[in-house]
Amino acid sequence: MRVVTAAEMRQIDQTAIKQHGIPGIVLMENAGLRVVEVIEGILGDVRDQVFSIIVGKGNNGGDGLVVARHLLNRGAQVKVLLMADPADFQGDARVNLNIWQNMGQPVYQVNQVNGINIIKVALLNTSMVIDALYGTGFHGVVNEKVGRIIELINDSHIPVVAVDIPSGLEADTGQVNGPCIKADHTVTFGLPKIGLVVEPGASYTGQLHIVDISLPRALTEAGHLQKYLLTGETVARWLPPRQSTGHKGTYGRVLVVAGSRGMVGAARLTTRGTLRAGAGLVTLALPAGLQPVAAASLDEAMSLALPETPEGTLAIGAAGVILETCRQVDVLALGPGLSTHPETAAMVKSLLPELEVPTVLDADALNALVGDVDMLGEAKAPLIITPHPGEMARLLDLQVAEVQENRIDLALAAARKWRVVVVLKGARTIVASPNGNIYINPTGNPGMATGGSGDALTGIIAGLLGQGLNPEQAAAAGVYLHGRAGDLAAEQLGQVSLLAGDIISFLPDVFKELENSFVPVR
Ligand SMILES: NC(=O)C1=CN([C@@H]2O[C@H](COP(=O)(O)OP(=O)(O)OC[C@H]3O[C@@H](n4cnc5c(N)ncnc54)[C@H](O)[C@@H]3O)[C@@H](O)[C@H]2O)[C@@H](O)CC1
Ligand SMILES: [K+]
Repeated sequence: MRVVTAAEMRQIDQTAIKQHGIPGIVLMENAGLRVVEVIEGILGDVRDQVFSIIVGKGNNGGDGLVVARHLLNRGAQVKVLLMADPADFQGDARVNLNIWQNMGQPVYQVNQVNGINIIKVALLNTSMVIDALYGTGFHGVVNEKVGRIIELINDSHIPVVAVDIPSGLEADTGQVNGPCIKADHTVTFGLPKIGLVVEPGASYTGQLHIVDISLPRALTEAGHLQKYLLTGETVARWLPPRQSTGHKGTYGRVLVVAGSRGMVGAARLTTRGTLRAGAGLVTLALPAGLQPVAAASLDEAMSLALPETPEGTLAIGAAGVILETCRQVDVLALGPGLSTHPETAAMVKSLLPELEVPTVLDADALNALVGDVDMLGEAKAPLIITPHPGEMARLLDLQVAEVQENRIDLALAAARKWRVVVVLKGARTIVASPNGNIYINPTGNPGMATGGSGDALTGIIAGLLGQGLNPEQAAAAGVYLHGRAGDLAAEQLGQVSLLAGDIISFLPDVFKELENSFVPVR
């Protein structure tokens, strides 16, 4: 599903109004009605429930006034708390304030001296707060008074439904620069805004409801370079159906180059991830001394012993064998657990310009490039890189905090600069493609922050590449499936005890889930 910036949403609204002739007041009416429907879905009958609606002077406040009217008509008690002078309301918001007042309903002005007390009293008897203070027009930080009101609401623990976006949240970045409404539900109009689906914004959004306000479909689907929220439906469409005539070669031959003394588990997890993602034939190549122990626990994969250093890591001579083997495979996964041994890093750097098969570069393969990272842009092979924020910071010579504050922009800049697909891991993993497409992944949970989780992901992406997904799709589908498997594993096992191997074990359930809910079209 496409996600948008505030400016893109405004453009869509304006085109609907000006070119399609849908009056803005109709969009606002639809928006308010949809919020009421979501409220009824949460509470059931709203009769005799008490609502406090915090209303700002912009169109978001206008939506709130529509909500107020329909709740009142359905028998609820509604308190409208205005954060502006009635005289400041304009346009469609003005129309809806007039209607409310023409109905003989009072408004309470909380922008005045005793505003805090008015809110305190209102909250003493409120079943639900509706946040219609700021929408996509908000930028920066709320003022001190609004900040106190937001904190009062958050501290009250009364359920909050945010209209379009929680007030205090930046729609484009998901950044929260001061007090921000912590919503239990957010009802957003037309398309999800980026800030609702990336962290920290996603944590303030609560359950996200994306509702139709009658924007023409041609507008919400338009454009070619897009940002998308990954959904199971999209991923299911990309997955190739198993053919009755298929054989091992149909589903891809994958070479996994991973592991070193002390990190043989990384190699095994990557290999098992590749197999469980559906690859036809998988070979694990690793330092010769580790081959017996790796092979002993991997019945379904082949193994290949590579030249090793005295420390049990890949030696420079491994490059030739890897390149030779690459002639017989469709995909390479390179990096998990290789170690930062200088000779191994040199081996990775000698290999990279020679590669021709689509390759997933992870972990120590990326660490090997630090200081020489523009090599990525000169590679012949289609590449997917899967850095976590620390690795991304090292690649770009930035602080981790800088990476985390600019996840989408940096992932896209790196993808374009090096012409690689970038998978920037962490909560709400970002996949950026050199053609400008961005995918935000909603699956996954903190239980997956455990050793080996990234190795499993590398394996899964390689397995999907083997089955013919293009690098952009393989990366995006891989992060979705990996996160969803982690979510199913956490439901059964809890987040605390979750192991990387569990993620792989739950992959079959995810594939079944996708098969059962969607009919792949391909
Ligand atoms: N026709 C449309 O464009 C539609 C808009 N809709 C609603 O309209 C919203 C956007 O409306 P607007 O563009 O009027 O803006 P908002 O209603 O989001 O609010 C912006 C208001 O907050 C003020 N503001 C911005 N940053 C501030 C800060 N840091 N501190 C204090 N005040 C600040 C602005 O000056 C402006 O008055 C959407 O989120 C949505 O809820 C919907 O009604 C659907 C149709
Ligand atoms: K809001």
